Amino acid sequence: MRISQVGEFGLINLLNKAMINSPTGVVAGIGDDAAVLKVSGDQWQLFTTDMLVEGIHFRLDWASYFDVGWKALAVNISDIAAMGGKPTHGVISLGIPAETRVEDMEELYLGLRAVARRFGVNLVGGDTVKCPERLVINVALLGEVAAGKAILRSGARPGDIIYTTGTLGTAAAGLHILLNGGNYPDPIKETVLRAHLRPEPRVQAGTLLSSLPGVTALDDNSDGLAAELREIGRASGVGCLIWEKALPVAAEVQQLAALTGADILDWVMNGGEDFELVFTVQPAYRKQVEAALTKAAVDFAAIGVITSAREGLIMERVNGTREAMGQTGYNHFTD
Ligand SMILES: Nc1ncnc2c1ncn2[C@@H]1O[C@H](COP(=O)(O)OP(=O)(O)O)[C@@H](O)[C@H]1O
Ligand SMILES: Cc1ncc(C[n+]2csc(CCOP(=O)(O)OP(=O)(O)O)c2C)c(N)n1
Ligand SMILES: [Mg+2]
Repeated sequence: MRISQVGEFGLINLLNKAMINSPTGVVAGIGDDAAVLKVSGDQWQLFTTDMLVEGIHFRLDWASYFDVGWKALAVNISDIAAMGGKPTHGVISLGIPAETRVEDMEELYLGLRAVARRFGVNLVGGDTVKCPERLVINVALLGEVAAGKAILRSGARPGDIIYTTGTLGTAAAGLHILLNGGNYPDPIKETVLRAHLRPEPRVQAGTLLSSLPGVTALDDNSDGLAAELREIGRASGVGCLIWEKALPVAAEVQQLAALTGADILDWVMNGGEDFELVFTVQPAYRKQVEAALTKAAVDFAAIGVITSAREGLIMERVNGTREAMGQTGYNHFTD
């Protein structure tokens, strides 16, 4: 069988067998944004890794080495934020084509250090190997969260309200410009390219959510809203109803879509790499959570409601009709 027949997530499911040999230390293993491990009575450790591959996650003709370093650490920090945790220590592994310039690798480390400084992460090791043709960068990152306070993908229940931080589809709009070229007003280019090249992990929002009551599930949006809702749906055994008219889209993204004729909904649902947090809240705590987010100046929007698993993923369109959500986000091997 070829990997393209099972896709990224089918492959992970097939490989996920007999992985845990000392279960007492593992609160949550494969299946969430980061593993949750018991290290002491009052702190849990979070552990995650994500890899960037030249040609798949970035192109060096449109991203600087600084951008690549920035993104490599930022996407990992986002997975820690998506558990409600704070990032602590990272290791960096590089696969480098032999002809790469030393100065370029130094620039990549300026990008890594800039994100590390911003989020108080220590870079404590790594590995360096030769890699034919393409630059590969992998980060493994530890984080911490108070015991019992990690927010998994599995806690959503019917009736919970679905939220996202920030706006959606911005990074995909940036990728659209990079892939297709074209001349657009500077404010549009700046917003969408920054979202694609220099994502900002939502650590402040994640740690705040983990301190609040009634937050039942949390995920970061790396593969597109449809994919993340599918993951929450599968982990929690629920379905989702999303209100199209409530989806937050930046004005610059709306302008770009109008200029290019691109489908905003496709960017939002399937584009990915927004690294916003998608989360669910019990209705009884809705006011309290919204007030806390507003007080902390975290921008958010209520975008739908959790339903039962048999209803699946449904979108209520602006015209009031309801449709099953079609594509389900980014998948290595099938995209
Ligand atoms: N090769 C692998 N072996 C074991 N676990 C994996 C592998 N690839 C991914 N996973 C796990 O599968 C889950 C889904 O992965 P992924 O979609 O990459 O998560 P994320 O979007 O949070 O980075 C995660 O819990 C991850 O740790
Ligand atoms: C050159 C290039 N082409 C396409 C993309 C779009 N893209 C690549 S990977 C990806 C999804 C996120 O990456 P993944 O490795 O699945 O991250 P994870 O979900 O593990 O955090 C997207 C939208 C890109 N960033 N760069
Ligand atoms: Mg991953």
